[in-house]
Amino acid sequence: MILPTEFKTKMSELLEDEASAFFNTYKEQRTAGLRINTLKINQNEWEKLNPFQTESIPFVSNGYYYDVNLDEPGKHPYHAAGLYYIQEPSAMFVANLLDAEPGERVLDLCAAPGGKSTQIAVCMQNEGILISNEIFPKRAKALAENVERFGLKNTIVTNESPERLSEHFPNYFDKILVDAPCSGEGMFRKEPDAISHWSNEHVLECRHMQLNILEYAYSMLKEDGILVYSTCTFSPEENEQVIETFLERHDDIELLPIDQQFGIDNGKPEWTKNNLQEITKTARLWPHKLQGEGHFAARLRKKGSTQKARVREYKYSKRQNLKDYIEFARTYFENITFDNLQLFGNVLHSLPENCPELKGLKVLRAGLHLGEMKKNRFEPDHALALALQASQFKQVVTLDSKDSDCLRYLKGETLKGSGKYKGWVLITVDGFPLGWGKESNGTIKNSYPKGLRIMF
Ligand SMILES: C[S@@+](CC[C@H](N)C(=O)[O-])C[C@H]1O[C@@H](n2cnc3c(N)ncnc32)[C@H](O)[C@@H]1O
Repeated sequence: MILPTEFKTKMSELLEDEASAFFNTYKEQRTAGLRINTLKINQNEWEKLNPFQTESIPFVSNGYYYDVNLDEPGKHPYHAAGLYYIQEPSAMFVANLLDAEPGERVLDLCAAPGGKSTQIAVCMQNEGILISNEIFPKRAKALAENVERFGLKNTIVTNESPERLSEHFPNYFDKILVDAPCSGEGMFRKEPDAISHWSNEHVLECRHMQLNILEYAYSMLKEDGILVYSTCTFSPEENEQVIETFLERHDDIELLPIDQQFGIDNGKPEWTKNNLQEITKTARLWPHKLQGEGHFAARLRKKGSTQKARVREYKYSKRQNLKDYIEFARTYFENITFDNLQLFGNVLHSLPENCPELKGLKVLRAGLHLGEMKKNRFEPDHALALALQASQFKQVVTLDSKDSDCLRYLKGETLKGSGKYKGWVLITVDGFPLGWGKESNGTIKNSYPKGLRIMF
């Protein structure tokens, strides 16, 4: 791996006698991890089912290292069923610093592809409101797919700039994560392309952008709200110095300590402009000190009094014809109901409790996308399949993850039915929902979304 000369010189000067240990990590294989979705499977169940060779990640519960030479968890049907998220191990450290709780209002401002949002939503147990935002439309689409795969019901995926979002949600959120776009120095082993984009100028451009994004986040945070800032880069300009400048700009912001165990290091006062001692409260994850690619994180609180948020709640339309959905639910659901139903065009959603007004925002997904009202019938959405448990649907087809039928389903092929069902069937892998099929006369027509089908 050929690293930029300027980067090497800079890191050598910064790290002094640690530099050789740091550079040696570039000769080693990258670390890879997966984090299980405890909304769908608990740790004990996972340990019985786990088909991969994994080891627990010490600094995050529910996170596991896997070996990229042995396993490809991204291609396993359990991935399609949303049982886990593939995420770089040190990135898993950040979202838990928010301590997001059920019922809170949380914003993940730079969210795609969704690693940290899916983690936050799990902490929230699907209750409260998580706005998961991404500025670039293509990336926002990938984010929405991951939110759907994880079976999330309380998440609103938006495709907005931080500026526009801040106009809509002043002083609204209990917690905000800014996992900022950065120069990506911690990505060099995972995505060697990041090396070619690196330059000192780019580091400074990123710093400028990060400070801007933080200002918008500040204006959306309510009094006593928690803000977590993180990057996957090493440069002090984007880490310690961003926090230093942000603290200088806002005397109502305080830095909170982060527990530094398992080889997690602290931010460096000597890397700030004014030798800011309290920057030791921030955390640095280094590839030569723990198994992970590297991250920086800071935890902040807004002490100052802000005006009360004046975001209105969503107004439900009273005149909705839900007859076909009600019939579908009566025919197929078992001990489950969905609340806060709202039609947007023909598409039926179950919005999160106390959903804010969303008018004027680009919304890709508001809560759970239940399905579409067609002429005289309701057609369930893929998201609904992934948000259900097998026991909540009356017609369930169980495929074995090791059986060829499972792969055939994920490729979009027709399956042979048992003959005992008629109409919609919930296809599951080892009991975990994968998607829909429609059975008639012993044949199951495949409804797995075309865009997700396996191509080989
Ligand atoms: C580090 S990534 C986020 C990773 C994500 N939090 C996760 O855990 O999967 C930063 C994100 O910020 C987005 N971004 C880029 N420029 C931005 C801007 N000016 N404002 C807000 N977000 C931006 C990028 O498209 C990218 O998706």
